[in-house]
Amino acid sequence: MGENEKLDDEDEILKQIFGDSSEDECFEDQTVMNDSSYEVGHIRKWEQVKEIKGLWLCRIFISPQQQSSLLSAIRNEGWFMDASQNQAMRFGNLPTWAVELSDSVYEAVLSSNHMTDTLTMDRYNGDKVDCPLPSDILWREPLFDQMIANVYQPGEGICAHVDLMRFEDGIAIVSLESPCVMHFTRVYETSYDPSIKGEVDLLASKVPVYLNPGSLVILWGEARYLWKHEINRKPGFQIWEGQELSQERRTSITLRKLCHVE
Ligand SMILES: O=C(O)CCC(=O)C(=O)O
Ligand SMILES: [Fe+2]
Repeated sequence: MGENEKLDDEDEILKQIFGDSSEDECFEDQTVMNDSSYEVGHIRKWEQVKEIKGLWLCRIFISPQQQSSLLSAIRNEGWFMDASQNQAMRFGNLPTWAVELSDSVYEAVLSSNHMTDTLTMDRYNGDKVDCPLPSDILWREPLFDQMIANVYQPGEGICAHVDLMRFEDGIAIVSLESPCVMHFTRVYETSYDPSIKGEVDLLASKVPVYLNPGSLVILWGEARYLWKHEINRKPGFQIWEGQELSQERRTSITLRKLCHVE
């Protein structure tokens, strides 16, 4: 990455903190929020993606200030000095900022309106009901012990996949910088139909989910195991509300828990 590009990024972060009339639309969800909206104990607004069980979104998860300090913390790790580096993984002891992020995920889930119902229901019949994260996952120790930071340049994304089975259920993804559309498709979406000598789509639906900077998405249950997720940032694929999103650099932080090996 060139020095000029870095300076541009710094300008971008400053604009996001202090505002710039031409950039206001990037944070339109957040301009109505005040700082207390992000504080511990504040009830978070969660959206459930209705087509996919276990897919939950907290759009207003971290403030623009927190986003820029997270980006600085990532930059200070020195993982992405070289332009060829676009991914860093940590296992076990996570950096302090990632532990804090994990704590914020915990707080945000706990503070959701849905949790009260879940706790009662969990006690009632042990069933997993609709909530951002079921209590058996939320209360495990630690909640997350593995982290991946991904940096995507414009046009770069991630192919459709289900996260590896070596990770437990309950995956959190925090988005920074450029917004993007993540698409979800069912794992078993095609089957061979001899009458037409080819594969037919059974449930070919692709569910687009808009990930704004500062958002948190949680995948558990069906969303984690029965749906693939992908981000295709090639021209023509990042369409949201009829508009092609402009492609900037995007950074994401994924938090997971490794399966315990006996
Ligand atoms: O970058 C993202 O938002 C998703 C990353 C992801 O799906 C993964 O690392 O498994
Ligand atoms: Fe993934």
